[in-house]
Amino acid sequence: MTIKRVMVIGAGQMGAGIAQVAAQAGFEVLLHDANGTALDEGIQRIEKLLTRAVQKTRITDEEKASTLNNLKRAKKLEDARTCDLVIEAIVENMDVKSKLFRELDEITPAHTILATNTSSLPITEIAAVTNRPEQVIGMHFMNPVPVMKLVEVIRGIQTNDETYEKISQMAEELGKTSVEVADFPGFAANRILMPMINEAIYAVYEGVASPEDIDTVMKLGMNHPMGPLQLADFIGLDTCLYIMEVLYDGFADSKYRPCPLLRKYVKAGWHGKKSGRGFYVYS
Ligand SMILES: CC(=O)CC(=O)SCCNC(=O)CCNC(=O)[C@H](O)C(C)(C)COP(=O)(O)OP(=O)(O)OC[C@H]1O[C@@H](n2cnc3c(N)ncnc32)[C@H](O)[C@@H]1OP(=O)(O)O
Ligand SMILES: NC(=O)C1=CN([C@@H]2O[C@H](COP(=O)(O)OP(=O)(O)OC[C@H]3O[C@@H](n4cnc5c(N)ncnc54)[C@H](OP(=O)(O)O)[C@@H]3O)[C@@H](O)[C@H]2O)C=CC1
Repeated sequence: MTIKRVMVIGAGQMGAGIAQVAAQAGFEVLLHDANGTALDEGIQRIEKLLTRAVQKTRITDEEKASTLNNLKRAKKLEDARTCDLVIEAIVENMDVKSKLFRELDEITPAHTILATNTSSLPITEIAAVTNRPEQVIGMHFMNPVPVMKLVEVIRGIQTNDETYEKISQMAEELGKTSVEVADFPGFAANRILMPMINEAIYAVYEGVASPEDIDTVMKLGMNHPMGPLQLADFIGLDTCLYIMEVLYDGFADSKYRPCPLLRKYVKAGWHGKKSGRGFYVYS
């Protein structure tokens, strides 16, 4: 069966972005979040980005209208029963994701593919809580989703070829380039990116330089569009810590130990841009 109707779960920065690009590409999209306010805010963010795209003549008024027409709020998770694909983009926590996948396995029809946007958690383990592990797959978008061209497609040990083909084809239909990645902690993107961010946090912790100066080093010295600390704030420090913990546990190698300063900031509720404070303060 071809994929026509998609539920995206989690209307945070990633889920809203995924819903937007899928609706823009012509898929019927249901956006769900357990938190009604987060759902409203996610839809408002999409409307704002589409309005800006019209102002910049990137899209027409008609394209904006048809995108919004393709996008619906789903108040209940049970609405997933009408979908061919579910893309999960909730908190990076195995217990919470496993519970959701168990529920989705009950709710959705047999043909539905269950994809996760997890940054680092094992796809094989998420798939194992369902009765359809061959139809569970990682579809890892990059932030901000409407801008970044990459999707890592991660096969769990039991993911079948048909599921892989459908998801990599869908990534192309969303205007992305997909890369097949094996199911190892952090996959490829975060295995490489997160230790750099963690090292930048160690550099602050050890007094090597200020956050601003470390970011300047990487922006002007290495031509990165954002410095690592600005990027950590943008990703979310809670998400960065979850990913480092997955790498540390998954490889049992001390080189992945999360910096104590990262732990301290997350404990303080300094989750970066989305919470108003991280390495920088946001008004
Ligand atoms: C953690 C994981 O699991 C994996 C990850 O995602 S890791 C994170 C990967 N992402 C990155 O590394 C991002 C690095 N940063 C960048 O590439 C750039 O700074 C950026 C694209 C975010 C912003 O680019 P910029 O040139 O500094 O700013 P700006 O000119 O305002 O934006 C460029 C375009 O991006 C769009 N944009 C910026 N932020 C956006 C957002 N949060 N959502 C949607 N669109 C956004 C802007 O609207 C603008 O589009 P137009 O050209 O159509 O106007
Ligand atoms: N941030 C990034 O740069 C990237 C993140 N990812 C991954 O994407 C996922 C989401 O990250 P991100 O968008 O940043 O996170 P956010 O915190 O921005 O959004 C997550 C949303 O999911 C909601 N939520 C939490 N639990 C549930 C649930 N059980 N059912 C429905 N909704 C729920 C949250 O509500 P509430 O706030 O009430 O908890 C929140 O609105 C994570 O797995 C992350 O690792 C992947 C690529 C990049």
